[in-house]
Amino acid sequence: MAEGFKIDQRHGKSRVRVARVWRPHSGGHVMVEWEVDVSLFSDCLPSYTSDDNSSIVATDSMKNTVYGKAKECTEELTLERFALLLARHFTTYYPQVTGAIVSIVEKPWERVLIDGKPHSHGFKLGSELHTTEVTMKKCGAVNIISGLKNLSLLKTTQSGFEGFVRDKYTLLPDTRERIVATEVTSSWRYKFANISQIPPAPFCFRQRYNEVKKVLSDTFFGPVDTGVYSPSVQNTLYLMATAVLNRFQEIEWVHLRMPNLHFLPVNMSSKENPNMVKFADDVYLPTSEPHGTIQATISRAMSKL
Ligand SMILES: O=c1[nH]c(=O)c2[nH]c(=O)[nH]c2[nH]1
Repeated sequence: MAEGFKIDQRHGKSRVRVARVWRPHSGGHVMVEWEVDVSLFSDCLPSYTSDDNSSIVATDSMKNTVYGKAKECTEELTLERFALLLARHFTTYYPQVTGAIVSIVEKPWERVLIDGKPHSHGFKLGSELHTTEVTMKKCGAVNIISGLKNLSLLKTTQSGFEGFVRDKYTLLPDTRERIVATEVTSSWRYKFANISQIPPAPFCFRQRYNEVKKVLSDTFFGPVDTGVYSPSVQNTLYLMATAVLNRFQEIEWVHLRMPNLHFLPVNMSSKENPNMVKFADDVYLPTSEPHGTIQATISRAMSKL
């Protein structure tokens, strides 16, 4: 590299917002809203070291490509497949582009039900976000990570925390009865390492996303009547992630980040009224900060041959 320096670089367009509506002749409209980030690894070093921009793919063109490709997608597709399609385009269309990272966040528009019947063209906003990050090299090597954000879960019982380190700074009492609440952020890697390995339909990334979300929340809650006791957020996180890995062989690892959103017992008293509010697992002060943050990536252990 010139002048004894080394440079690692990529450039792209962030937060490209696009909505796509499909209007099939039979049945209701289908719509998605995506926020797309594109970042390209490309051979354009002269643009950093001189005034030569001749090999730069303009980020404006990247943005336009998102809209152009959305238009070309005449059939409904998932955000993972749209990210793959964009990454494939950028890495094959431009000789100087050696790799691409395409990240997409989908806004949770859900079809409205009126008196139990799905509306043909009405949508309302849900809460969890479906995410993906596709990294692709020119040779077709891929890394497909999908995920979710904003999955808020809470249990009013069947949670405790005891037996932890006690020292001169410890005030927290042991408990076997508390509220546990969290807002799960998760990502998971699919094992497909090359575009040639990505299964065609009926494999559906959206269906897998919904199934992973269900396994995560079912494991958090346990059976409907009895629930399942959580001795710590750490243990619950581990059981959630391993349930996903046990169920879906094409998932290599699962990352979970789970804030512990504390619900503090309320006790209030005065000299005149010593028992104004005496906590009996009933009145809590919900808090958002500070909060615990428990996170881990769980992957399959290499088998010992
Ligand atoms: O489930 C928990 N894990 C912790 O690490 C922790 N730390 C804490 O203060 N409360 C909790 N709860």
